[in-house]
Amino acid sequence: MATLEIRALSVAYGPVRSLRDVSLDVPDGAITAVLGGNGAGKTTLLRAVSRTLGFHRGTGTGTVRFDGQPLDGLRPDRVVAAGVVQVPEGRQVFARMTVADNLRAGALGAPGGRRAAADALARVHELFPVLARRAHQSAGLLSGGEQQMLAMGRALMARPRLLLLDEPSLGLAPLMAQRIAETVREINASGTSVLLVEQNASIALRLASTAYVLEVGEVTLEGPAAELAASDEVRRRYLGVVDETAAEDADRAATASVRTLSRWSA
Ligand SMILES: Nc1ncnc2c1ncn2[C@@H]1O[C@H](COP(=O)(O)OP(=O)(O)OP(=O)(O)O)[C@@H](O)[C@H]1O
Repeated sequence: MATLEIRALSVAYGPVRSLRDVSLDVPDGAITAVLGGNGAGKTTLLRAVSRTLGFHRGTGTGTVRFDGQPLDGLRPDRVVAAGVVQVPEGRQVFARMTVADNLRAGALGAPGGRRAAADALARVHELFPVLARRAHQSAGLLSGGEQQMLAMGRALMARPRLLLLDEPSLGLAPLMAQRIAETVREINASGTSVLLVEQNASIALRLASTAYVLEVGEVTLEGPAAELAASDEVRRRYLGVVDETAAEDADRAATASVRTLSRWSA
């Protein structure tokens, strides 16, 4: 069964139409990826799920269901309480607050009492030991990668059943991006479903079981991540792979026509 079901979702910011008729599933326990370039509508998709479009003057039509229950009409805090938590793009940690206070803020409004928050904190520290070591420092002093860890840790404090991740690898050095990817896999392995939007297709396709390609607000390709990773279109446009077979075919065709010509002229 799909944990998250998005059907016929269209979103506009005033006159700007950002999503058109998007349907997408996140199966229970899976990582689903959404690929797309700048402005494709990836962040808008996550805002529609977390019910935060209103903060950006966006309006939407269509349905979003989580575990069969419609999220439409819920306030963003009720969406968090239902188990759906977004990690925003660009980290957006509270820079002047300590790491510990950032994490505490993540537990506000989450189900369960103090005991649950203490368990969540222990889990976050286990996943990201640096957040325990730097608990009393201002979040603004952390490196970009550590801030991404904090943003993810803060989201995990609400003990989500579905994590919405907005470009977690953006602006990070490859090694750090890889570490973040491994942690996403670990979080998923302990039972949290993930909707991951990424420009970094190579990371996203390695993590996800299913992927969608979003272009100018519309889903143009979808399927098993392995199939998308093998598709010429995705390799050329999102993985930066030059299609060598096509180049070889063109070479062969050119050579063949030269051969034919030389036979004619002989
Ligand atoms: N608050 C807003 N007001 C007006 N237009 C917006 C707003 N937010 C996004 N848009 C527009 O909606 C479209 C989709 O933007 P969105 O941020 O969802 O794309 P994205 O795929 O996440 O891109 P990026 O990777 O650059 O963040 C773009 O054309 C963008 O300019």
